[in-house]
Amino acid sequence: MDSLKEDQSDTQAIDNINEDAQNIREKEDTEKDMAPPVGNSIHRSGSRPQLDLSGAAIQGNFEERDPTILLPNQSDDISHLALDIGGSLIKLVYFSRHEDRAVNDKRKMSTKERFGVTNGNRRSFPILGGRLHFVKFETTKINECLEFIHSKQLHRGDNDNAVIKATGGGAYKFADLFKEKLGVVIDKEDEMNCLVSGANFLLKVAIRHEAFTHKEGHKEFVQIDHNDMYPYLLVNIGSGVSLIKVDGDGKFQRVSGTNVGGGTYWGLGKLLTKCKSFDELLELSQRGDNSSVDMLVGDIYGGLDYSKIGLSASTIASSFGKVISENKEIEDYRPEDISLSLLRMISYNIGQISYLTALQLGIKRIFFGGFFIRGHAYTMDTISFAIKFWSKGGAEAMFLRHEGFLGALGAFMSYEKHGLDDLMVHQLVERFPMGAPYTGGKIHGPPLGDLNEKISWMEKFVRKGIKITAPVPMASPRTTGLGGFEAPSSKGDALRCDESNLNVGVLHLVPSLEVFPLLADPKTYEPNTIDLADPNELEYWFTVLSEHLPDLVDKAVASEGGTDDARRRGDAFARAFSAHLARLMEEPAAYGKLGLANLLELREECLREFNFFDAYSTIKQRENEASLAVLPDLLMELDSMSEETRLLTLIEGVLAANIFDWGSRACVDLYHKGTIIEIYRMSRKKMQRPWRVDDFDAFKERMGFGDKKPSFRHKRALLFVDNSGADVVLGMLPLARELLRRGTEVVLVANSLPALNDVTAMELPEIVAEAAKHCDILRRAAEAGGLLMDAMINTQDNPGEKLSSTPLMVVENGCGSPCIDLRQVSSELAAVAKDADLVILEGMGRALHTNYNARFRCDALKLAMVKNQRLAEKLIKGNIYDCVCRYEPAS
Ligand SMILES: Nc1ncnc2c1ncn2[C@@H]1O[C@H](COP(=O)(O)OP(=O)(O)O)[C@@H](O)[C@H]1O
Ligand SMILES: CC(C)(COP(=O)(O)O)[C@@H](O)C(=O)NCCC(=O)O
Ligand SMILES: [Mn+2]
Repeated sequence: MDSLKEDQSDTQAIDNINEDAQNIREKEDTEKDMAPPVGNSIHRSGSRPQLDLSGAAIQGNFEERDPTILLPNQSDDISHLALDIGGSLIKLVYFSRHEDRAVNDKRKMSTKERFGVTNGNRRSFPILGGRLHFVKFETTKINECLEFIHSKQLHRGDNDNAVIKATGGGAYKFADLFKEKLGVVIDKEDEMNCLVSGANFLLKVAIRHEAFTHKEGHKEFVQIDHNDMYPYLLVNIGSGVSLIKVDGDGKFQRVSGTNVGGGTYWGLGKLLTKCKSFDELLELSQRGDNSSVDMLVGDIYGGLDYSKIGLSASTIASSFGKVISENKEIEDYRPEDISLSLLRMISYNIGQISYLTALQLGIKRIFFGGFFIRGHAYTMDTISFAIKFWSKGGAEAMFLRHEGFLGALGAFMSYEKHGLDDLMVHQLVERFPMGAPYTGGKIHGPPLGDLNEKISWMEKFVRKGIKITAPVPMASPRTTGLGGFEAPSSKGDALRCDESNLNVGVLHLVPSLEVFPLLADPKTYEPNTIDLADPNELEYWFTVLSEHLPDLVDKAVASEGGTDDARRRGDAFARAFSAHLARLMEEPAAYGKLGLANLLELREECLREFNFFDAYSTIKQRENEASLAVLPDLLMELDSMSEETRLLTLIEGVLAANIFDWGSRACVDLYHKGTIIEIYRMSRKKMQRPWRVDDFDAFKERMGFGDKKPSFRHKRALLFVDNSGADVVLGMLPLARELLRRGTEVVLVANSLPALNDVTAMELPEIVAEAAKHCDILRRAAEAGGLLMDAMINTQDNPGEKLSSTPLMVVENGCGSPCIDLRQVSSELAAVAKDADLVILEGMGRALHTNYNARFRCDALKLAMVKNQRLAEKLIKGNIYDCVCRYEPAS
């Protein structure tokens, strides 16, 4: 290790600290004593290990566009690292584990014991959940890469076995260097093999959306049919280009290649333009006009089209051909024009070769990878155009979001023991952490995880008047004629930082997430009812979320005592979330296909990133207390009714109480007009059937009150609860009680993490316990379900003793959003769902924004009050405060 330290003077890795960086760090030193932020304690998005920022250094000048940050002392709990050392770039994929935190959760023991939720038949590899990171370095700067690996202790795996999987030529070339500097042995993996297994993994596992087409500036995600994926042609454009025919897992053949690739563009570009970096060269091309160097058809035909063979005057006849006839030196040409012409020439050529190869092999699907592409719109459009043009629309180019990491991912997959190949799509959750990248900085490693570092950077840039925008890929080019391109029109004048242009987030692995087993057809399931592909829709929801931001920040800051620290974090959160919104407004597909549910989840994630764990905690508590106080009266009133009238009153009650939603602007305005109980009464009074969507009669009949009166009761009902306060206490709990009274087991399904004023699974047992004080049915059921502490102790003392009453239970749903994607639920929920024959989804987020169109294998009831005018118009052709009671029998 010492040998590595000695190298630092060569690489200037740590020493070259500029003034601004020092200022930031000095500021932070004075703030070190601040109380540690509350961490998240439940899995999925919680438990982020903190980065060790001691010795963090910014290389280069702060005023530079891309200051580099090194985090030399970070040592995460790392399991695996794999490398792809190419001719131009070194790609790293590494996995950092979440700690398996013991959660003091009252529910856990009882439900786990009851349903035997264990690791089950899952392979017992030690994946505890964690994150996959993607990082790259220039191959010429291999010392920086070694330094990074060392500083984060990435080479120290689980068992201290000093072997790293690596692919690419550098695995051979640099094996001795790795041994010497890090003491590790490189285990070499075949490059083509890795490319293919990386591509297959991404296409099969598809994180949100991996593959997309890119035509005339427009990106569209492609749904890959896993049963109809092969054969495909994989074109990897690295320094050189490989064309591989892929027929299946491990079944492939390198069918062609070309030496005119990414290295050619960068090499020739460097020679001809004197650019210092690849990004600079790419950026230059955005302002270029290729007609000053390219010979166009019009140049040959005196400004005319060659219409007989379908070539317009603007079509390029010969790349760089114009130079021949002009008596000029290299200095007489604009570097911008040279870069654009080169880029177009190479991209188009690769597109054409790919098409010809696909034609020869009879392949229709062509995927492009490699870092030459770099998420650059013009490059992708040129390749797409060439393929579409020559195939006369018969073939299509597709691109991959993890473009350059295919080989590294493949090498990572080749570790046998981690069992990653077993991972399914729902176990990977993609997150877009906010950090220095948003201020234009280039980070070697994951975005800064340390809160103070993040906030300081934001503040610094704001003080300097530098606009913080989440990075946006290149603007779309305009195409003309047949095979010809005009210069790309550029929206921004700078290529944003690397990490973002790759459109790759950190992948969170949560092996405990599963597909909800009661979904009728998980393959066609689409959680987002509203697809934000419609620009009007997008603009509307962006405005709604932006306008809600100041109020949300106030609540978040207040939830943490309104301290200066909280205010500072609140401001940074607002800036960061706005930057995300701005980024998505420009490029809605930047993080994968965008739906409203993703946006609402992003907001919660962003709050957590700035350590706001529960922004609405005070409000939730207040509303719980007020509602619990009137619960006994409500239960008495209900008990005086006939069973049939009671069922209707209960459903009315659920709908009425769903008005307490702090995520709805209209509702929040309402809350100023009265107390909780006044608003609840008003809402109940207004409940009039028929509701806008009203399947109550069908539901009632199913419950045994129809003419036919079949004697039927559900065995187990899953009640997906929504908001705290009246919503759960006066709405869902009385409904649960009714089901229990009928002998139906009830599972209350609540969020794992807070979102808006939603009640969480952690909070529910206490609420149920309070309610049970006033109600025997609830008390006995809660005891039977192991929700009440005393009863749980009894059960443990006498494990053989059977409790007779119908149990009431609580399980966490595995998410921390106001919506729910039923492809990613907790294993606990998946286990209890297996015996359930009724699902009740409540609230706008879970029953409308997501799952309004979801079909289930059991009976399903969707209950919500629509608290947004636009949604009411669009979804149910109604008005704000209209209600939905949608009942669908098992399909
Ligand atoms: N920051 C960068 N530095 C150098 N080349 C880059 C950079 N970003 C993108 N590229 C392009 O990516 C190519 C390398 O792609 P990559 O897939 O990593 O291949 P290889 O494995 O051959 O290094 C380079 O030749 C260049 O065209
Ligand atoms: C975030 C929500 C889905 C939560 O609704 P809930 O599920 O609690 O009924 C909802 O508040 C919402 O869609 N709000 C949109 C913003 C607005 O209308 O102001
Ligand atoms: Mn809610």
